Amino acid sequence: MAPIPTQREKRIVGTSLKMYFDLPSTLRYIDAVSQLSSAAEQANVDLFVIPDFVTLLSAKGKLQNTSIQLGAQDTYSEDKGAFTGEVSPLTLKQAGVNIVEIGHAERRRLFGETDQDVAKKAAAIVRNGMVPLVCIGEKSKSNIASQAVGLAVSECKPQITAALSQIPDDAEVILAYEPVWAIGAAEPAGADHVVTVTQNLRELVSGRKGRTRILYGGSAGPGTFDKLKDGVDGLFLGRFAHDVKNLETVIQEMSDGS
Ligand SMILES: O=C[C@H](O)COP(=O)(O)O
Repeated sequence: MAPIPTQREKRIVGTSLKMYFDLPSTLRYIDAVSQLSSAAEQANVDLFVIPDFVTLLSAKGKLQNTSIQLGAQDTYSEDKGAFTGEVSPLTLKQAGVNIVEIGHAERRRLFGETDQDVAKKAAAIVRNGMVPLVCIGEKSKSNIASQAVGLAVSECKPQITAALSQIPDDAEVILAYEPVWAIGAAEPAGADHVVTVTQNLRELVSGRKGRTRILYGGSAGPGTFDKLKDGVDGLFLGRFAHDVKNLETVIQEMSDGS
């Protein structure tokens, strides 16, 4: 008997500006992204954008009448208190943020963010009614092709388990699989690798009640999604979305019809 096809999730694409742009450039960029709202709706693709903290309120204003979701690049795990320099998840929610990115490879490497920190932040994000976008990925590329998938999955597994351990089973989560070695590179990780790893990760979370979408990130851009669509629900873009035309192209490539 032919297998019953499972209904796939609505696709989702977004970009983090990291710290690439200054204030005026960020505002111009958000203006340009706001023009992609109807393209995303027509393609039946969720679209999100993650600027720096300073720009969140202005960005919210610019995205007000669109279906584009606003993200933040990090949060603290407590809502209030003596935590100089941190940003509260409660404040992010009040500022209109829908999605909060945590555990990005740069935060883990440069700022010492641990799986335990990510877990506490995930709980804080869900507690405040937002969706955690949890970045996961293996640090190095295995030279032995036959072992690469197994090593990637075993490195990602505790990252996922830690984040999910602190949130209700029915909470929505987005997992961004970003092999660390593919971030900031000339091209994305190989399609076979990404598809096999993400299919394994999906099995790991298949028992969850909450919506769990899996994205790929790491030098992704136009042309990437088609190669990965058997494994992922969308893309998390970095540099190759700095030209908004590329983001528009990716949205079209992810369209339901394509
Ligand atoms: O947050 C996005 C990812 O780290 C990917 O960045 P990238 O596409 O510039 O490599």
